[in-house]
Amino acid sequence: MSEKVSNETSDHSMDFAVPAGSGALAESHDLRSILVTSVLNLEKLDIDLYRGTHHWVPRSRRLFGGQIIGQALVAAADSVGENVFAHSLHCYFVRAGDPKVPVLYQVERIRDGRSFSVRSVKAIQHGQPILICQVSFHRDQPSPLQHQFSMPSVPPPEDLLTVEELIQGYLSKPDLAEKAKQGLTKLLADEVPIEIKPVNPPDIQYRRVREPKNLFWVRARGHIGEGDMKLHRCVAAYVSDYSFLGTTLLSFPGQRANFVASLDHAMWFHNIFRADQWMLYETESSWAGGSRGLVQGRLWRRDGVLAASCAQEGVIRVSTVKTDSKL
Ligand SMILES: CC(C)(COP(=O)(O)OP(=O)(O)OC[C@H]1O[C@@H](n2cnc3c(N)ncnc32)[C@H](O)[C@@H]1OP(=O)(O)O)[C@@H](O)C(=O)NCCC(=O)NCCSC(=O)CCCC(=O)O
Repeated sequence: MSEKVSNETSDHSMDFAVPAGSGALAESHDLRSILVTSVLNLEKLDIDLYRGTHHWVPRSRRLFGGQIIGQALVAAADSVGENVFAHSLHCYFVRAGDPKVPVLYQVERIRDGRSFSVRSVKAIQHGQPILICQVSFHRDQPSPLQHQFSMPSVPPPEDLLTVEELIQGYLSKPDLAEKAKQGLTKLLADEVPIEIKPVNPPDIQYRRVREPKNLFWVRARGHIGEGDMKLHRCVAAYVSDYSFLGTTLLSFPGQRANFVASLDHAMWFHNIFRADQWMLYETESSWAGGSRGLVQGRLWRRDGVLAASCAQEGVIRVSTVKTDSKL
């Protein structure tokens, strides 16, 4: 596993579906990422059978989809050779994950070809699947055929505020409604193992209708290093589900999301990258209707190389809220 690289659904917690690690996580910034020491560090129970535990659980009290995908990818990647990397995965979330019990991951070796290997992973709780996931791996092959979109031009992460700083700024506003203060304080206490710097922070006081497009810098909290480049894809799988579906809601600031859950998730990995270094996540929702929304995303290395593409459909049930209050 080594290759070097140079380089809940409450109303508007979704537009701020961003981590706000305080306390222990913020202090452990320079230590090894909790994602690799805990969340993605599966216990091997038998051949192709693993057990994963939880770290951060969203307020919906169902397991975070990114955690399940990341763990499924760890399990699948353990069954392929050193220089074989995941190039795509396709998952369905078929049941809500229960945060009270661990998740079992059962890997089926579907085929090992000369260039490609395919694995099927079932995530199981209480004897039933919560996620079904197909992962395809590819041995690195050179090709003269190459192209990619260009990375959007945005300020570098050094020029932007972290979510914690943004929230502190909102909290210091004297006219902030009590309900908003409580919501933001809860967000600050969340221990999400990801750091985020929004390019266009949400205007929480005067929610404006925005295009269903978002841009933010993101990286795993803590150090991962170059030792295991496969692990960076698993971390990216975790990260890619965060604040993704919320893109759909940006155009509907007057709607309270009563029920939001991702139905499926797909990813394509294009180039090697470090998930503990800042990457730009560009997300957009091309469609919403029938209580569902579709989102597409691109993860860019900061040197402009397209690292991964993602797509997800989710169920989104909303109700209209009064917008005359401050939050
Ligand atoms: C998607 C579902 C819920 C589908 O199952 P289902 O039995 O068909 O469920 P359902 O009928 O849709 O009911 C679910 C819920 O929706 C309610 N409902 C149903 N129809 C309506 C309606 N017309 N109006 C208003 N409410 C309705 C039902 O009463 C259910 O509510 P309940 O759960 O009983 O409180 C299920 O397969 C499931 O739970 N899959 C797992 C989804 C998941 O856990 N995904 C990963 C986590 S979500 C995530 O990580 C996104 C992060 C967001 C972010 O940070 O950006």
